[in-house]
Amino acid sequence: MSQATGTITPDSVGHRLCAACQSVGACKLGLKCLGLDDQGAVDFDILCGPQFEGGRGVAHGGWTAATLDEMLGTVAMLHQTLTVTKSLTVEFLKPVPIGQTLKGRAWNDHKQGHRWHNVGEIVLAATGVVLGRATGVFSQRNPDHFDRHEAWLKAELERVSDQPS
Ligand SMILES: CCCCCCCC/C=C\CCCCCCCC(=O)SCCNC(=O)CCNC(=O)[C@H](O)C(C)(C)COP(=O)(O)OP(=O)(O)OC[C@H]1O[C@@H](n2cnc3c(N)ncnc32)[C@H](O)[C@@H]1OP(=O)(O)O
Repeated sequence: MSQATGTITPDSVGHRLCAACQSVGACKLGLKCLGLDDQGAVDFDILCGPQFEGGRGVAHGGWTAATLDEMLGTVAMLHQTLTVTKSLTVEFLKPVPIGQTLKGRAWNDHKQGHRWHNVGEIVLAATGVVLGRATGVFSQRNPDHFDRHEAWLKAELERVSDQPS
């Protein structure tokens, strides 16, 4: 059930920007996808900007989780497959510094039916120490996933509005 992942043209390494970043032309989280390496893992250059500062000088945990979600979610995409996150488990191993060059790597550990079990890590580029790690299950979807969502949402909201108040 391999399929295209949308209408947006992928960049030279096969990565697509999420809907919210297409108008800017760059990932607002600060990721740059470098593509697949010779082991089938996806590499990233990453920088956490000051807009994501949580504690003094360090990233908000939501940035770390979102960044790992993006990294793990890119794995199937670079294999021409649309997946969405079913679950994500994040380990916040060390504070992530703002404005320091980081590296990311994500890969598929195994597949179980239509579910991709992916893994990824964020490291401090200067030393290679691992700052954050995630495992996640990504469910393969048909291209009509977002159309189905719109139809489901419409029906769901109509169901409530039909009820007498
Ligand atoms: C942002 C998406 C990226 C898309 C790519 C676009 C272009 C490029 C962009 C960017 C590149 C970088 C890469 C992005 C990385 C980020 C990844 C994310 O953060 S994804 C967002 C967070 N995750 C969700 O929103 C999932 C929400 N949950 C679900 O949709 C389901 O729970 C799901 C698919 C995870 C279930 O997985 P199951 O493996 O159990 O699949 P089954 O058994 O087929 O589905 C179970 C039930 O889920 C519902 N469901 C599934 N799809 C649905 C839909 N489209 N609308 C409504 N309900 C749906 C239905 O009730 C369905 O049952 P019935 O198929 O009806 O029998």
